[in-house]
Amino acid sequence: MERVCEEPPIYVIHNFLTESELVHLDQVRSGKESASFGRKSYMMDKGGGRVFSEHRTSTFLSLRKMGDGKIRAIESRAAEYVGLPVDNVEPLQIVRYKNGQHFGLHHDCSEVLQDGSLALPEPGDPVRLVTFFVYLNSLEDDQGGCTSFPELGLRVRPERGAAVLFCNIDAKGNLDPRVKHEAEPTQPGISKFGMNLWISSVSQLAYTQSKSGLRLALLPKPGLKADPSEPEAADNASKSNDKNSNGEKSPRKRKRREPPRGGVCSTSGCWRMTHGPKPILKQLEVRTTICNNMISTVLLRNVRNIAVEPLNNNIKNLVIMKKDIRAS
Ligand SMILES: O=C(O)CCC(=O)C(=O)O
Ligand SMILES: [Fe+2]
Repeated sequence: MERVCEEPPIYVIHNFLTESELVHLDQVRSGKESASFGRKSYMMDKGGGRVFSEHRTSTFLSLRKMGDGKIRAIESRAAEYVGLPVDNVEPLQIVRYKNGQHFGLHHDCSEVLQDGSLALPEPGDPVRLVTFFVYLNSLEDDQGGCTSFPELGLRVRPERGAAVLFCNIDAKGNLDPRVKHEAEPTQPGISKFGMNLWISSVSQLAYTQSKSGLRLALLPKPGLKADPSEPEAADNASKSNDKNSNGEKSPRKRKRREPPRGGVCSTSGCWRMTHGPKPILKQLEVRTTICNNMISTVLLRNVRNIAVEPLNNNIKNLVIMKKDIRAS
């Protein structure tokens, strides 16, 4: 792990991914290279039509959260690096640049205004606290595709398996404009593959933020358990003892849980909030059932409280890591 910027702290973690994870991600992306890799950033015009972004011309592909063992391992490793819960890792996003595509200057959790400052987030909106941008292939100096932080005079060259790590908020919990960055265009004929791993201030298992339902599709598969001590285990135990007086198994009646206030019960068994995260944050406690089995109680008092506490710890952790590295 190399600290490539003192203030704000930015790190490059060489070999963040193992060789077998890289091969796995190569397979995932090459299986999807045709149609489904084609997602582009766009805005809606007044007539409801899509206007594709000139600012971000690359395409991307989102992977289901906890989709398989290797993806889970990557999510957990990143969360452990910064001391945040793995549930807060957003679904991984693979990005592809080809034929000179680029992603202009931006900040990962807010809009950059004309004067270079950042739009203030709505109180209560989820915040992308931490970014790991992982490179899936290496590029030479003359091939373009570096990640550049113009305010910091920093350029990171893609190195297969390495991740660049930075916090999008400062130690006080404010958005940090210094970490605005861009993906420089790749040279003609050169492709670049990368992966965004963002850690949010809110659990991704608790609710979905998207109106399009995309996130819902990216939640873990029903029945997939994060932790064997989750209630499902107890549930299964009681299932096997669920016999009638003749010792035969009685048909199980599925209990239907009530969705939380403001939520609807979707066909996949997840509770989806109909009104986005803001009103939920006004509630002191939101109890959400995920994929029938996983129950998570989320205390959403104030995003700042949630965000800043662990982040301060992270910064301490990062400093500790740095000392360890120096000592070794
Ligand atoms: O491709 C890169 O180097 C950075 C991409 C990026 O910043 C993003 O996708 O948010
Ligand atoms: Fe970014």
